[in-house]
Amino acid sequence: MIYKVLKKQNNSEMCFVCGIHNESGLNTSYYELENNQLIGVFKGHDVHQSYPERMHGGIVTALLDETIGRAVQTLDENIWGVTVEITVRFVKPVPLDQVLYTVGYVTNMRSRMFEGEGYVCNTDKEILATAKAKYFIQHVDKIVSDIDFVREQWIYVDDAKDSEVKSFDLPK
Ligand SMILES: CCCCCCCCCCCCCC(=O)SCCNC(=O)CCNC(=O)[C@H](O)C(C)(C)COP(=O)(O)OP(=O)(O)OC[C@H]1O[C@@H](n2cnc3c(N)ncnc32)[C@H](O)[C@@H]1OP(=O)(O)O
Repeated sequence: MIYKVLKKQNNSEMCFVCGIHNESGLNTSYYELENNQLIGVFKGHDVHQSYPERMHGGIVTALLDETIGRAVQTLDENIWGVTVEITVRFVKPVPLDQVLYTVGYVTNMRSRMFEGEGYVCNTDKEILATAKAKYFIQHVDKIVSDIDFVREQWIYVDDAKDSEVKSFDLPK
């Protein structure tokens, strides 16, 4: 089913998954969909490999962790969380050097915790990995206490490629 993109989410400076200045990172771009799901577009490279030609499972886990954690901001952009639990199922090898998608959504929202699910898929919409995760809600100033993270390191990146990203046909 096809869902419209409503907004692009910000990137951080140095996060491994979304940091625009993290040269070893995945440099993922995130887009909020009209059904409150979040889609990330990324490409892994040799620095992210485990066995040759496949992404390391720990990096797939980091990607899913961030995607599900960010999905809460499709509901309220002022909610931030830290991960307390994540379970990943590696369904098929995640290849390098090709555009892939990661999707996350919230399944349970409480006053101090939220839970969500997510997956990684390829452009043929084959599911490569799935995850369930749980987050403890904290004020962003408590998570990052020495700088004003949102003002200083939470950046809207206006990329020419964004105008091509108007909708997504989700596999599930
Ligand atoms: C990522 C950067 C930039 C990009 C941002 C994008 C957006 C974000 C994307 C995010 C993506 C990336 C994000 C990252 O990578 S975040 C990095 C990885 N995670 C962390 O660093 C969290 C480390 N842990 C802590 O700071 C503390 O343990 C917290 C704050 C969580 C609670 O410690 P605190 O001492 O204050 O509270 P409490 O002990 O009274 O517990 C309170 C409740 O919590 C339950 N509980 C506690 N621990 C666990 C546990 N391990 N499993 C299951 N449950 C747990 C506990 O049972 C209790 O429940 P209840 O008994 O009341 O029912």
